[in-house]
Amino acid sequence: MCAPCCHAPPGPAGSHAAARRSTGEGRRRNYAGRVPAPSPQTDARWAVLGAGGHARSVADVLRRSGKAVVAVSGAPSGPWPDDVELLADDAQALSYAQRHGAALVPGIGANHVRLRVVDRARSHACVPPVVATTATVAPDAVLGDGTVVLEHAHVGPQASLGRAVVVNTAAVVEHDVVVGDGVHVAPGAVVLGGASVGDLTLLGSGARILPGVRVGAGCVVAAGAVVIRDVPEGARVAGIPARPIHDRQAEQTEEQQ
Ligand SMILES: CC(=O)SCCNC(=O)CCNC(=O)[C@H](O)C(C)(C)COP(=O)(O)OP(=O)(O)OC[C@H]1O[C@@H](n2cnc3c(N)ncnc32)[C@H](O)[C@@H]1OP(=O)(O)O
Repeated sequence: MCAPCCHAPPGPAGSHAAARRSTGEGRRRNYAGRVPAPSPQTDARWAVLGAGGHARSVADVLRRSGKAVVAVSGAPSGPWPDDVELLADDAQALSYAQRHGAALVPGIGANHVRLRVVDRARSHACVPPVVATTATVAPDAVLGDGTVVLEHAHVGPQASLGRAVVVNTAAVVEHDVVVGDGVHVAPGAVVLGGASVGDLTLLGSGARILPGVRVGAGCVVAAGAVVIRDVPEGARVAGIPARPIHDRQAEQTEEQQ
């Protein structure tokens, strides 16, 4: 058992948001003991899954709260301090965490990869949520395994966030919002009261989701968009108010087939 969290084994993988909506149990199961208390963790050892730009931001969050980053995994996008062990891949990070009793935290930008890696890691080691010291999280908010709340972000009362979510720098997830697994709320994006965001969706930097609006799973909301009505699963929207945009890459692939 590792120092930073947790007593219970990880719960079954699946849609956190769906679990919460259907039973209300996801809230309690994910919350119990999982939000890191600041002091007991300061001596813990942490390995970051990933070694690129997002991993650096996550490592900064850990260091600023007094935690030791002992290892990162994957191809580094630049230099890491000498006392950080560079592990070849995520598999090595998982066995490193087991051997050294380190907690794991995802530092991977791509939503689907981050969620997959977190779900794999949960059966090997602790993957608790991480909250920056400058961020605020309401005591009754729920954060799933591997969710990271970065500097100056805010998560409001009764908000429920799934696994492997990123609430990036200065982003806001307001009260009663439900955020699925593997979602990225990019820097400065705001999800207003009672809205919901489906699994694996990217909310681009500075996007605004108005109160009660439902954004489906697998969506892309462009930077700066203002979403005033529900967005169906898999849609890409941009602008004020947000409207569907073309997915040129997907269209080109279809044309080539
Ligand atoms: C710490 C960090 O850095 S975290 C990083 C988080 N990342 C972000 O916030 C970036 C979010 N990404 C975006 O906003 C991108 O523009 C995307 C993903 C929405 C679209 O990117 P692409 O797939 O490359 O689309 P492309 O650039 O071809 O644009 C498609 C159409 O949408 C429009 N569009 C793209 N982005 C926007 C936007 N932010 N606002 C308004 N319109 C936009 C384009 O003008 C284009 O319109 P057209 O078909 O009329 O010419």
